[in-house]
Amino acid sequence: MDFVNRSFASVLPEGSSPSVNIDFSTFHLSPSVVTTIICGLTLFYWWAISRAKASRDFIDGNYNFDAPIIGPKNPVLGRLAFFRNGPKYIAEGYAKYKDTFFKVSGNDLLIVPNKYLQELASMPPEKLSLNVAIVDAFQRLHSITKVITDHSLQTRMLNARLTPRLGLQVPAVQEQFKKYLPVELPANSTTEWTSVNALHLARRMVHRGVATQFVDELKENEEYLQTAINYSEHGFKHNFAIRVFPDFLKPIAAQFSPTSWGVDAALRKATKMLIPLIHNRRALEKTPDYKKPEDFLQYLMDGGIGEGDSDFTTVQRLMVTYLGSGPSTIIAVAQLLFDLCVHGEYVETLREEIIQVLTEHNGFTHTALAEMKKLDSFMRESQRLSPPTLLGFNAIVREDVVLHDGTVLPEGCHIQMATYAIGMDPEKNGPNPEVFDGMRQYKKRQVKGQGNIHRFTTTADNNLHFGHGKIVCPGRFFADHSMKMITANILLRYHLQFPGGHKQRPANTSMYDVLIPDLSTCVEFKLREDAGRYNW
Ligand code: HEM
Repeated sequence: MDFVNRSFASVLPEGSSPSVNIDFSTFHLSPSVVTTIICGLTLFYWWAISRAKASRDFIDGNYNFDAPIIGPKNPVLGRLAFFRNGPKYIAEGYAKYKDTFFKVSGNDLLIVPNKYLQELASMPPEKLSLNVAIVDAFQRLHSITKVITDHSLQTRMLNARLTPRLGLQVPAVQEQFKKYLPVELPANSTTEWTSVNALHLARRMVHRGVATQFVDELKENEEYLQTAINYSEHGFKHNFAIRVFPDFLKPIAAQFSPTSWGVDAALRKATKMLIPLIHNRRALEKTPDYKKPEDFLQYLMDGGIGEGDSDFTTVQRLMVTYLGSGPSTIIAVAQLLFDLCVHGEYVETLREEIIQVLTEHNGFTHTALAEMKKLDSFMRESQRLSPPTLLGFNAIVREDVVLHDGTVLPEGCHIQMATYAIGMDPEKNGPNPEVFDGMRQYKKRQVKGQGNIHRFTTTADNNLHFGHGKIVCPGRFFADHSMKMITANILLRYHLQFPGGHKQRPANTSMYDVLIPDLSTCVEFKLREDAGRYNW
């Protein structure tokens, strides 16, 4: 027991001694205490499991569909192996079975061939649901999953209110970017390089843009920015942390995971900041000449009236949307910065286009962003080669689905498609798919009649990184705006390179099918001599 006392002592100030000395060698538990502890743990376990089952669909349909499993077949070993080597198993499955079905992560995921895309993409959520898959991914984290249902208000408001009005937001977002880019990217010298962590820069800029469009009053509030970052990053990690556990342990693991405490704490903090603000807006609505803010919070407040939403539910809906808008866009911006460093030969071409378009449109506008076709193509190539996930088109089959050739996907199947492998398949994306061709899509858009397809936001059977049809990201136009504005502002004002000018892209790490860019990679920036010339 010596080491117990030593470890107590090690946290005390030097020279002091522990005031309580516990002699563990004489520490005995009576049989009645042991029985009480076992009963307590059993009751707690029963409560945790039944609580979860009462509120979630149980997903086990893949066991009823016969397809080869790539990797270990045992559920726990399969999941662990997929956690460590996801890219390897997906590549192997696609190489062997791209036109049929295969499973990865034991029986967890059924990978469906691309030939069924169109019929699956048009199915209603009552048959094939993205939301049930998302709820499953956040395993029993009710502060997140409570407001995620098919036809969720937040998704409808993204589609119906925020996306059509994205153009209205552009000047306000640009004002923030112009003001804060020099703060987040303090490279003031035209001769010396300044090194900045790429992911940190991406995180700060993405969240500034999101906050401007989500809650006007808090767009410059540092505490709010940090709360939104904490919420989305704990939520993102929670998904990974819980996935590896055997199903029967997930409810307990989820209750005790620091990631779920992090989400709950951030939600409590956001609630404190947002509820008074919502009350204030409602009071102002009663005054004459009040003009409601054009932001996502307002859309959720207005839409929530018909849903009978409480103010707290409105806050939950707002915060849950950060899970979509935060991590994937941050990762995409970091990957873009890396690609600009590796493929520096595109920088001047992209910059020329940006300057030409902004000159024509007198600054940043919705149309100007749509006209940045070379940047659009570069972004899509960056996403094709470094997507956030190697799988997509994530959905749960809610009632038996009979496919055109008679194949039946049983109720409860969890399906995905091998989106990265599809993007890298020469049959789908043309020759040399492994080569980064920043103008690949731009060239395709020059073909008569194809000017409006092959865009970053256009999903197709060879471009599934935002999903497709009804299984699709409603925030992709928002992401398109954010990414173009951040990149354009950086290219207008700074030179960039990897430290020392090397051209080696840092290797991504993977967890399951998720690709994470190297968190520590820095990019060096230097102020351009002509940075002051363009005042948009
Ligand atoms: C580059 C950035 C982004 C990527 C790669 C991305 C990707 C995706 C994907 C793949 C899905 C699910 C569809 C599937 O599994 O195939 C999805 C869903 C979703 N995304 Fe995004 N997304 C991005 C940015 C955003 C932004 C900026 C927002 C919000 C402003 C957003 C909001 C959502 C929401 C709410 C869902 C769930 C849709 C539903 O409930 O029906 N995403 N996203």
